[in-house]
Amino acid sequence: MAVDASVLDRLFRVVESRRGTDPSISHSARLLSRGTGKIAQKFGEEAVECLIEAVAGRQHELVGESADVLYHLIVLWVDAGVTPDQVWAELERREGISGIAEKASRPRG
Ligand SMILES: N=c1c2ncn([C@@H]3O[C@H](COP(=O)(O)OP(=O)(O)OP(=O)(O)O)[C@@H](O)[C@H]3O)c2ncn1[C@@H]1O[C@H](COP(=O)(O)O)[C@@H](O)[C@H]1O
Repeated sequence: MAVDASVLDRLFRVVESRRGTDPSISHSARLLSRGTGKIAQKFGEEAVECLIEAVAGRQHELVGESADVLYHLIVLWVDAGVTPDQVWAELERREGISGIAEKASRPRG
């Protein structure tokens, strides 16, 4: 089954709709009510769990941890007022630009 990036757009809308709702029934509402520092901490923890699974070569666990990272990144975007469209636009702007060429074109400081 193919799944495209629209699942992230839908998840963003759900998380956004949870802002200010009852934290006892929504994990997103609970996290958003705890503030930017806590949200950033949770994102960092999930990212570390993700890289541990990658380094250990545990593919199945890496899939689950990757989903956790994406969910917590979306909570971070909602908290910061960033929309998925802004991120998709930045990715599109970079399409076709090699990372090696981009780095070589940076002014030397
Ligand atoms: N994708 C997710 C998702 N991934 C992970 N999690 C939750 O993230 C939590 C992570 O657990 P942790 O113990 O690490 O975090 P914590 O409970 O904050 O622990 P502490 O920091 O307090 O120690 C778990 O409760 C997971 O269920 C998610 N919760 C929600 N979603 C999506 O968000 C939608 C809205 O969820 P609610 O906001 O809960 O309605 C859901 O329908 C899902 O699509």
